[in-house]
Amino acid sequence: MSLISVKDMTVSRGGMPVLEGLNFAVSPGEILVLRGPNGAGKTTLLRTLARLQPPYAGTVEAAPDAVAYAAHADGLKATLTVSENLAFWAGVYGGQDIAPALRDFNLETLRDRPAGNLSAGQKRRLGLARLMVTGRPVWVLDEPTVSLDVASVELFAKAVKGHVDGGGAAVIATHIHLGFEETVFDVTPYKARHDVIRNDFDESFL
Ligand SMILES: Nc1ncnc2c1ncn2[C@@H]1O[C@H](COP(=O)(O)OP(=O)(O)OP(=O)(O)O)[C@@H](O)[C@H]1O
Repeated sequence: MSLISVKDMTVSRGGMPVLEGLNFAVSPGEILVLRGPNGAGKTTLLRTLARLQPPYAGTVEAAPDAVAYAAHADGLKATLTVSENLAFWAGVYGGQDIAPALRDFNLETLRDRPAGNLSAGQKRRLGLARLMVTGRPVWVLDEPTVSLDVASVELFAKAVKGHVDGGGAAVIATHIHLGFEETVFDVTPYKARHDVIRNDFDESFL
């Protein structure tokens, strides 16, 4: 039984199909890594999986509230401390313990620091720690390692591994190798034909 699956799905940006003919499922314990060049449509696909936008065609199936999404923006409250931010999100998602998230993302010594005063990498660690307090099974992550140093990338990889070993799953767009066992899904061949037609269009006829 998969945690999230897509069938014959087309995803769009600004009303224009970007990727089409998508069929895949992600099961408990699985990490799906999206690859593809800049602009290929990875963010668009992730946003659709997270239900921030509807599919252009086809379906995405997941249990209600299955997905926790972490995008480029970390979504932190600048005036709240690190632990207050985590407690806030824990409250929103149903009261998970924040201690494991503080520990696993090396945030214990920063717990009383306002989030606005953190470095870029520290903010990113906090943004990712937030995933742990959601209690949601499917982590959908867009370039999660941006701003992270080598040690923090390792912390992150360990947290993802712990999450999927506990029966969760993850879909991650990343250009770097994270060092865990993963299923790689290259979106390049799924580029919507619509775009090809547009790119071939001879503008001299305009
Ligand atoms: N608001 C918009 N309206 C129309 N097209 C858009 C809009 N925003 C982005 N696009 C286009 O949609 C396509 C897919 O973008 P997307 O951000 O999903 O790619 P990506 O694979 O995540 O790229 P990257 O690796 O650079 O993050 C790109 O060609 C982009 O230029």
